[in-house]
Amino acid sequence: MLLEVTGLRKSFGSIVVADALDLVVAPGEAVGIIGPNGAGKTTLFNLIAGGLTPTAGHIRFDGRDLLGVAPPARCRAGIGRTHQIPQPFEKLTVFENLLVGAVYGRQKSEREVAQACGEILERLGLLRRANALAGSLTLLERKRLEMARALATAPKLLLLDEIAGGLTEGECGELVATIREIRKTGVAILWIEHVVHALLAVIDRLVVLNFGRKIAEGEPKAVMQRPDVHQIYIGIEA
Ligand SMILES: Nc1ncnc2c1ncn2[C@@H]1O[C@H](COP(=O)(O)OP(=O)(O)OP(=O)(O)O)[C@@H](O)[C@H]1O
Repeated sequence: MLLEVTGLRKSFGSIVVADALDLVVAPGEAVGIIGPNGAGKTTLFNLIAGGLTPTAGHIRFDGRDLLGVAPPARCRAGIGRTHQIPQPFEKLTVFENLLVGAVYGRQKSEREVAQACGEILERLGLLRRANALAGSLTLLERKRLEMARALATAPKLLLLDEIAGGLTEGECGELVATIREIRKTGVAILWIEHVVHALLAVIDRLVVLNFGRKIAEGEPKAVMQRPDVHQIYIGIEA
């Protein structure tokens, strides 16, 4: 397994946001995560990427226990992530944003990573915006840049946090096509998303979180049809 999360627990005082969580992702696999607001989805990403330390449990990545491993080392080990609200360097160009990610994540010189950055921009449909300031991009372009920056670090696992939120139906379809292309390159994907139809177009397996616990897991369409999952999803787009 590429990622193995076992018995993960995180509490903030008396609030438990991850509870006895087990989760695996195989190399090249695409796994979706859904759950109501506050279910602990982003917290799980923060625990995997290293921004938060678990109260208990283990996270192994690519054969290595991540306990005590700082976020930069996790990035270099192959964990790339996007944030729910895109966080580019607004005053750098699109290309410069990628260079920062690539130099930082791959530990190589700008010259060595420049070609790879160009290729990623092309794959993500951003090449013609390469010299635009990141701060001038549309929402869809910012989401694309967020993914491109993560890919620039050469991840084995890409964590996508609500990348489809706020887009029009057409834009969402374009983004799904791009994520499918990324999959074909062999990168494993763990994707948190409220826009369930976008998720279902890409993933192999679906995990449902509620109050920090995993309440369902399996073949995506079968999981969505479970009455308990339906119950939780009343009021959330499905
Ligand atoms: N640093 C913190 N201190 C205290 N409570 C926190 C902290 N970080 C997150 N929480 C709480 O943990 C719970 C889970 O938050 P989290 O952001 O992981 O949920 P989520 O499932 O990603 O929700 P959403 O779909 O709204 O993004 C929430 O109740 C949140 O208020």
